[in-house]
Amino acid sequence: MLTHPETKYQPFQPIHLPDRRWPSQTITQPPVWLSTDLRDGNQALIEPMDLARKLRLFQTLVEVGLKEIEIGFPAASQTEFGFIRHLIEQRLIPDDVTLQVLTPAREPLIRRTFESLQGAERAIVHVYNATAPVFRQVVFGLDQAGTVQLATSAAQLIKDLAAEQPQTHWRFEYSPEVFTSTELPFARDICNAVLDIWQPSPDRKAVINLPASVEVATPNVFADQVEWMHRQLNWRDRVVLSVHPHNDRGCGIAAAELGQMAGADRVEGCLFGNGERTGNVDLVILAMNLYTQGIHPGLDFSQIDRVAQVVKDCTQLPIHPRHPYAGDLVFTAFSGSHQDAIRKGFAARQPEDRWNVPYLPMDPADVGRSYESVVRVNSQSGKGGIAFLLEQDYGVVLPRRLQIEFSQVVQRVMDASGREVSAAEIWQIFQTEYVQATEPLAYDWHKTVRAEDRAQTEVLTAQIKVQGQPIRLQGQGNGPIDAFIDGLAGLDLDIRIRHYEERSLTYGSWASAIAIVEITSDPVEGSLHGVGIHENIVTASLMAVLSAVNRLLKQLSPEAATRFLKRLTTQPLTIPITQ
Ligand SMILES: CC(=O)SCCNC(=O)CCNC(=O)[C@H](O)C(C)(C)COP(=O)(O)OP(=O)(O)OC[C@H]1O[C@@H](n2cnc3c(N)ncnc32)[C@H](O)[C@@H]1OP(=O)(O)O
Ligand SMILES: CC(C)C(=O)C(=O)O
Ligand SMILES: [Mg+2]
Repeated sequence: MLTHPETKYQPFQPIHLPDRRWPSQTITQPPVWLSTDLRDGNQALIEPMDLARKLRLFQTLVEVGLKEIEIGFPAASQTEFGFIRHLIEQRLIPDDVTLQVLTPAREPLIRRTFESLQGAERAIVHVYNATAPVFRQVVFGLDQAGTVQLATSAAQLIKDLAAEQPQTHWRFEYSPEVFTSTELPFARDICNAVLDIWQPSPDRKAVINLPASVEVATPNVFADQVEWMHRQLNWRDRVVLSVHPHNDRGCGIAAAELGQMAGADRVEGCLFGNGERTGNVDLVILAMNLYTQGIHPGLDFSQIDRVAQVVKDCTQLPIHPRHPYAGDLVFTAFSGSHQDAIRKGFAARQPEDRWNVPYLPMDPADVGRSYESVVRVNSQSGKGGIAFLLEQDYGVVLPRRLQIEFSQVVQRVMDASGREVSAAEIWQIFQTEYVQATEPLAYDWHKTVRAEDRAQTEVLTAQIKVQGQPIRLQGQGNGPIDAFIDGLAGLDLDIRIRHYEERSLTYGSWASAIAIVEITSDPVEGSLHGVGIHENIVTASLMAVLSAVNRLLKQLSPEAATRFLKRLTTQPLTIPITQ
């Protein structure tokens, strides 16, 4: 048994390219996109797609805006062959879309491939053979010359067969498979040999595709390899230089992006990174990465969930909830400090501003997501997240000290259940804790009048219920709340209003007012809030005061609370009713 299994592996040797230019390049435009979902994606599935699933995915790729689509490997099976025939015979290929098909460098398979394409208006025939040393030695038993011979005879056959079907606008693509492990001079020579046969022209460019069939090194090494080919290839102005990264080391995206900086014009990949082993490079991430740099990718993912659903149905593979841009959780913050920053970011945002919301690299609305799941509350959350949900879903803006107080209430509920609480549950907790705090004191009715001879003074008469029993209060002050507090003086709790605010509240079919009071009182430390909701703002305020007092009484011992209530019920009216 090896004690150091890592000694089995050889490090990848760096590329000698001291004057490399790609590190100072910037991507300023989208590449030509090629979807190989229906070929490389399909060949990697436990159960390859049938005709119906292939058709559905093809239509989605067209809707997304892909103009070059590798639809299969026609020589592989009757299903593959039949799908291509179906697209051609049923005229399902839009005028601006070009089909691409893959064939190995084997004569019968190339012939079968051309058979499948009869009647196509446009097509790219993509031929490949492996060029890396281990493949030459172990898989094919060919030396370099033999490997070139395999590629060039296939290239010639393709050219000849294309000439027999001149009604089709043909283009050709060659892939030195496992380019990443191929000696660069050999990769260049075999590509040049194929190009010499094809003789590409400016209006019929050939595609030279550099596959990271297996990703073997860091993405900067791949960029060096691409730049080396970009600078060394013959026919460069008649070649579309393409990259085809796989994701074995998890660097497929980086490889594709650095590959473009290194000179690649085109990228082959699959939606959501489906494909052999760890997948092909993810076209959705690449496109959205451009989008968030202010570059339109030329692909439309404005309804990303719909596209994701089609891909999931067709491939029967899930998409991870943390998948960039598309995962269910990628626009969601659970943690308190993230939620706080997001809430402040939304509040500071003006409609004409560039997107600049903390922790959200893009506007979820741009991929068809709502803001509903941006903040979700669990035991990792803080006041900011709770306040955000109440603001967003119920239009209730809590003052800062109430946010702090209420978050402790919600935290207690979450600690007890250990699970996430929804906005609706938070609203229910808020109502239970504040709006429905109507015991032992409940509002019944009130009326106010101006005091005779004292223009600034209001006299308020109110009926409240104390543990269900109606009693009358009367008080005066410079407003109804002041007068109500005066009327509650019989409680002997020394209640003072520290803060008061009122807002209109429009939620669902309600059109009412919400009043929030913060009171202090000698028997308790700090302050306490109360909330009232009613269509009449004065009534809402008096309810808010009673809510706060009820919450205060709950903090006292039952004996003390009973003692204070008794004082209230035995107080006589202090000011006669004048009206
Ligand atoms: C990196 C990639 O994704 S490449 C694309 C791979 N995709 C697929 O293979 C999916 C479709 N493939 C198939 O359905 C089948 O493999 C077929 C129909 C193409 C061929 O099937 P078979 O004739 O049974 O051959 P098999 O699959 O075993 O292929 C291996 C043979 O092809 C040869 N071969 C493999 N690749 C190539 C190539 N690019 N060019 C020429 N020959 C090749 C191998 O050397 C081997 O030859 P040998 O039998 O003389 O040793
Ligand atoms: C056929 C080629 C392009 C391929 O899929 C690969 O090398 O990964
Ligand atoms: Mg591949």
